[in-house]
Amino acid sequence: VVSDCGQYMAAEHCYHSHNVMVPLVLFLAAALALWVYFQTHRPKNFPPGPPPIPVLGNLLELHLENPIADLERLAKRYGNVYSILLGTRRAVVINGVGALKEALVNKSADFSDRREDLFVRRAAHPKAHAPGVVLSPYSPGWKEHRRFILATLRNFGLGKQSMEQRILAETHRVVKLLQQSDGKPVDPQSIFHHTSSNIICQILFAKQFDSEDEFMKFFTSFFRETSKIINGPWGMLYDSIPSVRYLPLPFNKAFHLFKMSHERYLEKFIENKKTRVPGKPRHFIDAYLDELEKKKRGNTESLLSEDQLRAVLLDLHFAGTDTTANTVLSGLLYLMKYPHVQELCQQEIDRVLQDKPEVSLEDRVQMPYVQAAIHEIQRTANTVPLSVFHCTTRDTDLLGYSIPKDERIIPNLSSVLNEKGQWKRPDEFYPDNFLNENGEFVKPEAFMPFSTGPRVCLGEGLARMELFIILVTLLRRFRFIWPEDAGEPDLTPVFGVTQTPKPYRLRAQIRSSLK
Ligand code: HEM
Repeated sequence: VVSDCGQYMAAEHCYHSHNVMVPLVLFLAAALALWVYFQTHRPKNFPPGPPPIPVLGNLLELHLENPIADLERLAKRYGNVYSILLGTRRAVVINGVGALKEALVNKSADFSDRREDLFVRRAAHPKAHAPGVVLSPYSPGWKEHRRFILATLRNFGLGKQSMEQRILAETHRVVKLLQQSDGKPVDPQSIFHHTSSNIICQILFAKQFDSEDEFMKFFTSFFRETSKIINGPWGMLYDSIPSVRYLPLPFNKAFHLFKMSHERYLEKFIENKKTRVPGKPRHFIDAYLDELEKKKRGNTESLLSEDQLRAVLLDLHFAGTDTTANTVLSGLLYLMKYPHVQELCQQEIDRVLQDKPEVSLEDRVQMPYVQAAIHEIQRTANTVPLSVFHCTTRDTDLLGYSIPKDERIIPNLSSVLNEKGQWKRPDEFYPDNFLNENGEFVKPEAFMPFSTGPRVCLGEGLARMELFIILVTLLRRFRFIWPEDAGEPDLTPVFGVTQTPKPYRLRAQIRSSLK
């Protein structure tokens, strides 16, 4: 009886649980299907793109170590405006000069925002009220800072001879180092990071740091390392799958390094305050504090603050170091790989400068070939391949597609710099891409390494001055040679927010005309 009853009870229990389980499973399956639908669904008339899979989206379509070739492949399949799902996060990728100009210039008010939830923003500027300038929303605070920075760069010498003198002084330090190497192979990486860091540091702190200085050593390696993490696989993972953010994964290193960088700036800041004389600005920090006090005194509405100042210092130091240094490094690599281009540059430099002790920016107009070579270096170096991600400020449309507010926008600058139809030879290192039939320098509209529109690189003027003065001064004095024992030069870049060439060594031989 007991056993019958037990069996009966068990059967009844089983029947009841079965009754409960079936709807529960159906409910969970429906909830999962809905979740997957909403995670992977593209809104009506949204740019097309590859079909996503749950959780990963289209991540399997991309080589996270370097997605540029994959992004190009997708543009061939879906057109110049398409969308991808990075994990559960949508992004619109804009390719080609036409689409990019339409978005960033013609519809700039709709396409110039930045998202607050990006990994780089959270790591670099965790304080919401102090977003710096590079990652700041498209807002009155951004406008006020951008205007102030541009004016201050001008006041501290940009566009004037004083800036040229500072760049020349730094370049002479490089000349000395290369002379000391006596034609033996040297690793140029830290030399050029140190140079461009020191140029921007002269504006920010009125200081040039020794290569052994702790501050300098920390920042040059910090920029190199965090740039790789931000656009590398770990940064992408953080931005794509929010649930991984709390795990102890390698992106945490970037948070740690950025925190250390803030502490270093704070030390500099406190040190500086001790010697500051209000109204007598020696550098960017003093000028900012003067402006902040002026606005406070006049009760003018302003978003300047000490926290913002420290965020802006990091932005300018970072943006001003890694970009220019990596472009110069790519340039020397290309000039060693293509020695005939190097020689043509040297012939033009010798002819124009003759006995003039130093080059100056105004010599540019007489050097069309050098200008073309430097622009071609920038085009092929493709230093900031995916720009800084933008975001839409409102519901908008682009070339017939509807794009909602707050949508991530990836301006694929890489696609423009080697776009078929825009260049004579897009796939080669060919300075003639920038020369017309009369040998005059011309700049096609697809030359966009600094991006375009209201968020165009704020340091473009400084960067162009640096590239010209550094490269001309060095090419005038040295012949750069690829070391015999180093195999063939490898031009494949290492992907990051800023791309770098693979580490290499060079030989700098003093040119026979100078011996
Ligand atoms: C070869 C050197 C450089 C390249 C290729 C480069 C490229 C870029 C690019 C592609 C952007 C993103 C623009 C956008 O969001 O549409 C940018 C932004 C920016 N760059 Fe540069 N840059 C270089 C040098 C510099 C230098 C020397 C400075 C320092 C003064 C600087 C400061 C900035 C700042 C502050 C922004 C943010 C602008 C904003 O959001 O309003 N850059 N740069």
